[in-house]
Amino acid sequence: MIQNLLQTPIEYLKGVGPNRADLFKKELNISTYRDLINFFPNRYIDKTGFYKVAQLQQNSSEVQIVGKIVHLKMVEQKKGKRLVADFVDDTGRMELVWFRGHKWIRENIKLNTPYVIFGKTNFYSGMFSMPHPELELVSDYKRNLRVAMQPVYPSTELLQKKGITNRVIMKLMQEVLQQTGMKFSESLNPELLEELKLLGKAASLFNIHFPKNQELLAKAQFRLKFEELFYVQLQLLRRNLMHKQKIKGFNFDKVGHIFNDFYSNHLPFELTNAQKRVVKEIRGDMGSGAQMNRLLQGDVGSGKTIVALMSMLLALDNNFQACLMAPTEILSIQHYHGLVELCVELKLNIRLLTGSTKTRERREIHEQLESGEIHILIGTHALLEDKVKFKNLGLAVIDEQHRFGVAQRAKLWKKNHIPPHVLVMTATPIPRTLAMSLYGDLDISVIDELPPGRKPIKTVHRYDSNRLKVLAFIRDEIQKGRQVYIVYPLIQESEKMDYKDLMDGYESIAREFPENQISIVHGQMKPADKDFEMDRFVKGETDIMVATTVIEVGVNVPNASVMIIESAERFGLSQLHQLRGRVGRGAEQSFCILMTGHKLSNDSKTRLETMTSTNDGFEIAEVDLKLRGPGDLMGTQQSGVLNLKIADIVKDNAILQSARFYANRLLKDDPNLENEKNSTVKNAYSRLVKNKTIWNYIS
Ligand SMILES: Nc1ncnc2c1ncn2[C@@H]1O[C@H](COP(=O)(O)OP(=O)(O)OP(=O)(O)O)[C@@H](O)[C@H]1O
Repeated sequence: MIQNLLQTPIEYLKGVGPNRADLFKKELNISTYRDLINFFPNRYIDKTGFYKVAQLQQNSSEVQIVGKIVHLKMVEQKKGKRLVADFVDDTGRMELVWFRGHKWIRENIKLNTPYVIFGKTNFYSGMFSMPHPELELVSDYKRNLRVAMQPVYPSTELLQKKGITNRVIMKLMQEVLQQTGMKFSESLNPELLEELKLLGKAASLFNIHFPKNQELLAKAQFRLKFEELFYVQLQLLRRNLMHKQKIKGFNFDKVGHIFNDFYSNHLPFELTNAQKRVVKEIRGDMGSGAQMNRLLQGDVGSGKTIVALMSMLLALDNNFQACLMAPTEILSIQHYHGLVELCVELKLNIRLLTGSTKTRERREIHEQLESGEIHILIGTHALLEDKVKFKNLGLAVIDEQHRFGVAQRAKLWKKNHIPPHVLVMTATPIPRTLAMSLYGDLDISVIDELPPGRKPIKTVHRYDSNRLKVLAFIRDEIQKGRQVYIVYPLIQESEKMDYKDLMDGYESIAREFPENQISIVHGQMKPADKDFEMDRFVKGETDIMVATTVIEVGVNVPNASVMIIESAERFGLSQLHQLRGRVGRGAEQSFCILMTGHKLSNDSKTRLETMTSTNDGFEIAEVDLKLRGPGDLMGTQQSGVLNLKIADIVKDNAILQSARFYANRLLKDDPNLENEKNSTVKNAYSRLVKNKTIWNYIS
């Protein structure tokens, strides 16, 4: 019954009609009764008490007062006309002021009749006034359905203009709640409600709109946030579970001689405990019989490459091929050289395939891949081309997943009759909470430890006015034999200006350092030229690298020890951290200098302070998330998962953890939701899956 009622178009709700229904649809995406009930206030006004005029204070917020209007007059000033009413109660006098709508007020206001007024007060020339108060005759006030805490709904300018005020929405909400008789089905298991002492569904929905008091409001909010996060988690966890049940993977049950030989004889350093743990997790996955889909998070320089290599060796031990895909040519080449060097003694056939691989070589690679002669293929998107066919691809490692979409990941899968194991590596740490919500379908490994002996990078903030000292510092470092990066922002909207800044910067550096070799790399250069310049810097032929953010990810030049970031206030936190990660990769003390002008916004200041106070990528990611909100973080935009209506991933972290815990517990006990005692959750869950939105599950 109520199901049908909830699907009723709101056009049929008393007080709506086709025109308003259109507006609701366009402005708020509300089409049905259900949508309206799911439209939650974003704040509440506490109307539980009344003020007297004599009690008003200069910083009172919104207040409610009972009194009478004794006089109305128009006041004309240069700025325009305003209508002013003298309003009195038994303790004093104040003014009510209207700058618009004079005619209506004049015609409708009743003098010397008790009114309840509500609004914000101002204090000016010794007198309190209230602009555009809400007015209601005391007689009406008593008759109307009263709400102690008045909901305030998010609105738009157009809605306001068309007279759909907050009061109108409140009325409609009361109407729709009345019509449904508040007979909403419970959507969490009774056991869980009892265990967590959660407010029931119907009571929560009522109190989220019309809270009886603060306590009930808090309970309603908690319950609805919990529920929202619970179902997001349930969906992610279940998807993951089903994936494991359904998608068979190659079983790499052998740890063979290639892996063992490398581990015992050719590891260039001892693995950190974090690296060991992660290798073990990956081994476990690849030997489980299900396809691995794992995200490997590790801060810049934490040593992900060796983990990737060892995973690939496991594939080879089991007679499979492996590939590693990187987002840019420079990075692919770097990975290629790095891996070839690590595997020198292993006699493996490792090849590189990028957009600039010559046709002849390309053809040879294609052939050797199909015949199985190539063990490991490294490259860019070129790996995704249809012509690239493996004999038996067992593991695909993808570096820097932000640059590759899910669709591209899927393309790699299709290169086999059974999808290969997939290991996605990212150096952009994502706060755990967010990762949990975003990548519920991926398992997550974290390398949370840097290799020993690293000296933390010293980071300072310097104003442009101190440039001379900074230049002197650069000179000193170069004299010690180190190399220096100088990075300029490049933001699309002002590409031309940025380009000019970069070129000006290059010229002034060239003037300052006439004896030194300088490389320059930016996005408008041809890839071949870029690689040439980059290569000169990598080989140590140039001392200074002037660049835009193209060098952001992955470039490894251990001898570079100074990173200067120009206009640092224009970079986001994760970008600053990535850039800084380009230094501190060798044994020398490294430095990062953030250059800015004197004018800085509060957010910029926070970013700079964060950078100078910590080197920990996860800590930085948390601050970034707080500053920007999850919607803005790279890669999260497309993710419907974050379309949360009431919960907030950052603020409601604790509720998220708890929701995940209970969702996990439920699935462990009853993975297919077959158990009778979970029928409530099952119902809600199937509606959620069918309708693809979390909030369709009220019924
Ligand atoms: N356990 C270890 N002990 C000593 N050095 C290590 C260890 N693991 C890695 N390294 C070295 O640390 C440096 C960084 O490693 P790697 O390039 O794999 O980092 P990464 O995690 O890929 O970082 P980024 O994302 O910044 O490229 C390399 O020079 C590597 O040889």
